[in-house]
Amino acid sequence: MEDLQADLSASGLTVSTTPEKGRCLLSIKDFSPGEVIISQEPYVSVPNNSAVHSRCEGCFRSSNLKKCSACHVVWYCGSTCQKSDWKLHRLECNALSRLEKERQKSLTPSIRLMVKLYMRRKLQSEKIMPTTARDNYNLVEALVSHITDIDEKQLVLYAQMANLVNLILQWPDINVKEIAENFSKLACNAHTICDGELRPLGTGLYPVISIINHSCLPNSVLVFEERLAVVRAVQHIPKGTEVLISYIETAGSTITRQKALKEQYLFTCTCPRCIRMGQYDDIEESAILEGYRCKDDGCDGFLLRDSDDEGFICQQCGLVRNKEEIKRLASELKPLSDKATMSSSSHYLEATSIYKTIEKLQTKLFHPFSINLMRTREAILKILMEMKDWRAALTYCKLTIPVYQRVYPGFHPLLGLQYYTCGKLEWLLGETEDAVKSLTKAADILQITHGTNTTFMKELLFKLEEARAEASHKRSSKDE
Ligand SMILES: C[S@@+](CC[C@H](N)C(=O)[O-])C[C@H]1O[C@@H](n2cnc3c(N)ncnc32)[C@H](O)[C@@H]1O
Repeated sequence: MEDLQADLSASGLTVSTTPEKGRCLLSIKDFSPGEVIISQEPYVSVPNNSAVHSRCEGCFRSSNLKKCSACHVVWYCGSTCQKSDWKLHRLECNALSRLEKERQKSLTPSIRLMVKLYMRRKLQSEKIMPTTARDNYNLVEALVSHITDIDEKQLVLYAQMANLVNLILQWPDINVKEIAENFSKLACNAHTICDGELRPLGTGLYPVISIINHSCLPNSVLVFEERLAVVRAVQHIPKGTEVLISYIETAGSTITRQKALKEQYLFTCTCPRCIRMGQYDDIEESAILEGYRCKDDGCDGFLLRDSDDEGFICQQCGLVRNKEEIKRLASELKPLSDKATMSSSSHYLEATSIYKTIEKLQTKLFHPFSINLMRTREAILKILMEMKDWRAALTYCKLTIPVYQRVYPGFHPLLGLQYYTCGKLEWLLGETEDAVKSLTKAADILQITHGTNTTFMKELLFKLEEARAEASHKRSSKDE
C-alpha cells in the first residue's frame, strides 16, 4: 500500500478511506478537462469470444486471427500478441487442453478470468512474472467483495463456479471458498472493456482503477485504448477532490439508477443527483424520462398520478389521462417488444417494421423525452445503418439528439458519439456544412473523453478536416 501511495502521489493522486464508501481516490493536484488522471493495464483480461465471433487475447482485435494450436480455445492476431501472452497462456493452455471439448466450449469469460487471476498470482509469487506497485495480487486482495451482503442464490452460483475453476486448475490446497469470494469481487470491481465507440469487447480487472468510486454526476470518465484503462477528467477537478466515474448508464431516473447500483454494487448512492430523490425537480425528471405524455399533442408537460389514482394529470395544462387508456397502450406494446428482440438480428425489414409500430405506440404513450422512446429509435437507427439506408438513419439519429443532450449533459462520450454518427451520415449524404457542425461538436466532446492520440480519434479529426475542406471548396465554387 505504501508503494502504491508513493506511485500515485507522483501522478497527483492519493488513496483515502471514508466510512460511507470505503477506499476512494483523491486528487492532490488540479486536473483540467481532458487530462489523464490515471491509466492502468489489466491485471487479467479476457475477450468476449463466442462461437461466431472471436478476438485476439492480447489486443482484442478481430482480424487475421489464428487459434492456439494446443488448446484450441484462445485466439491471437499474430506472434507479437502470442509471445507477450505466453508466460500466462502456457499455464492456461495446459489446463484448458485437459478439458473435454464440450466443457471447453462452455467456458464463460468469468471462469476464464478467474483461472487467469490464479495463474497470474502464481507466476508473480514464483517471480516468473514481475510485480510493481500497481501490478500485484495484494491489490486484488484489497478489493471489496460484499460477500456477506449477497443473497443465498448468488452464493450458490459462485460456489458452483468456484468448483469449476478448481476442476480446471487441479492445484493441491486451493481454497475454493476464496475463489467464490473472488467471483463476488469480480462482480463489483471488474470492468467491461469497450472500443472507442463504447462497444463491449471483453472484461478486465484493474485493481487501482477499481479504487475509484461512483457518482451519477461524475467528474471523470473511464475509456479504453485497446486493453489500457484510461480515466480522464471531464471537468476541472480541484486539488483535494474525490475522483468519481459512473459505474452505470446514467440516463435513467433516480429510482432506476439506485436499483442498478444496489443490485450490482450493493450500495445506496448519495451523489448530488441521488440526494434529490423525492424532491419536486427529481419527481419531474423521473416523470419526463420514464413517464407518460400529455393527452394534448401540442403540450410537452409531464404527468403525475392524480390523488384518487384514477389517472395522470398534466402538470402544465391540467388535462387528465385515463389510467385505462394507458394500460391499453402498454399492453399493446409488451408483445411487440418481445417480438422485436427476437427478430432484429436476422430480418432487418421485419424488425424495422415492428420497431416502427413500437415507436408509434410509444409516441402516444410516453413523454417526448422518454428514454424508452429513445431506445426504440436507437434500435431503428442501428438496423437502418446495417441496411445502409443513410437518409432514414440520419432522420433517426437527429431524433435522438435532443434526448441525448438532456440525459448525457456536458462532456459525455455517448453524446459525442451520437454527434459523430450524425456527422458521418451527413457527410455521406453530401450535407457538408451540417457534417462540419456535427463533427465539430463530436470532436469537442470526444477530445476531452477520449484524448487525441488514438486511431479512433485520429480518424474523427481527419474526417472533420476533410469535411471542412470540402465545405470551403463548395462555398468558394458557389461564389464564383
Ligand atoms: C469498485 S469498488 C470502489 C472502491 C471501494 N470503495 C473500495 O473500498 O475498494 C465499488 C464499491 O465501492 C463502494 N462505492 C462506490 N461508490 C460508492 C458511492 N458513491 N457511495 C457509497 N459506496 C460506494 C461500494 O461498496 C461498491 O460496491
